[in-house]
Amino acid sequence: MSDALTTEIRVAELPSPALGEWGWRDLVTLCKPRVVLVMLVCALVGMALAQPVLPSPAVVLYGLAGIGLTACGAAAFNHVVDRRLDAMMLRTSRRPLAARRMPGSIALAWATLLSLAGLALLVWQVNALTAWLTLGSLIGYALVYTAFLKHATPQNIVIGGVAGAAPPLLGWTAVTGQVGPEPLLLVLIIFAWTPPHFWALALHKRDEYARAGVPMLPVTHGEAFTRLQVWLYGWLTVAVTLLPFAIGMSGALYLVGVMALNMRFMVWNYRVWRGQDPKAPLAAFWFSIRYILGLFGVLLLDHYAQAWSLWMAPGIQ
Ligand code: HEM
Ligand SMILES: CC(C)=CCC/C(C)=C/CC/C(C)=C/COP(=O)(O)OP(=O)(O)O
Repeated sequence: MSDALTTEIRVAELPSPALGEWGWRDLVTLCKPRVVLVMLVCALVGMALAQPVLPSPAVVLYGLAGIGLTACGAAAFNHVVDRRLDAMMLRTSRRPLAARRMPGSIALAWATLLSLAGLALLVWQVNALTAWLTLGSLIGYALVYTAFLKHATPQNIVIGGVAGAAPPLLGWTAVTGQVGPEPLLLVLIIFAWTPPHFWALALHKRDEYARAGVPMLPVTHGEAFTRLQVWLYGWLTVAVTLLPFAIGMSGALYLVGVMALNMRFMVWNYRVWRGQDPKAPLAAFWFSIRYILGLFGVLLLDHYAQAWSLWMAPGIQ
């Protein structure tokens, strides 16, 4: 019997409620709410950076609701597509579909409803460009990454990372109706950050991915190679995080803040690379989330600090 099958049977043997015994909490779980929340922070910062003055409350409200609902829909589609795979891995086996609490048809209807509501809100209250780009992220994550790339190549999360990296661009276009170099730079930061973020977790969960037959990098290329990639992509992340200062988009406050974050980020990535502390990959994964939140927080602080000093400058009111 294959290892993957053994795992599936072991999970299936866990006591689980009968199909149909799902509740509203399961509908929330399908949305991956914590991931979506961090994405919304990134989208909000994209909105704020798009202009020196505060964005209109209506754009912020409708924009975040539209992007958030669609991202929730994308996450719910991911649960539907991945339900058999999720059942094979301990980390994901308690999810509503994997644990067979909820019928797939309900989750599919929920995913469709959320996505349509989000996209409709963007078309109706924000702008068509933001709706199209958000639809692109939805397809990129729910279909291209989940249904295809995840099973096809260890570069799955690098390519799929483009979809997850989109929120600051979506926030920016919600306010301006245009794509620009600045929001693309913010996308590049999340894009470069995704491999250290995910491969740190994949190192910790290597055996689960191997048993489930998912070609994640530590499974296909080994742990030492993946640890090196975390270190190298860490440096790439550091390099691209300096670009907002280099092109004059952000100021000294950002530079100081991001240097402090980068130092801690690289300490964790170094520990992952050296491979001597078995707890380092999981700790590095959790730090990566604080890092990306901190980075977008510092971008926001710096932006309003700059805007404030402009307003305060004599002769400019
Ligand atoms: C393709 C790109 C990405 C991949 C493959 C990925 C992968 C993962 C995985 C496997 C988890 C663990 C989830 C769990 O245990 O339920 C996770 C957690 C998380 N990710 Fe990512 N991620 C990606 C992009 C992002 C982005 C763009 C953000 C935010 C900007 C993000 C924020 C988070 C957060 C906040 C968590 C913690 C969730 C929790 O506390 O349950 N991720 N990520
Ligand atoms: C419209 C828009 C902005 C869409 C964004 C879509 C979105 C919610 C991306 C989340 C990224 C993520 C958690 C990937 C992990 O997927 P995984 O399936 O490899 O992880 P899992 O094993 O925990 O399910």
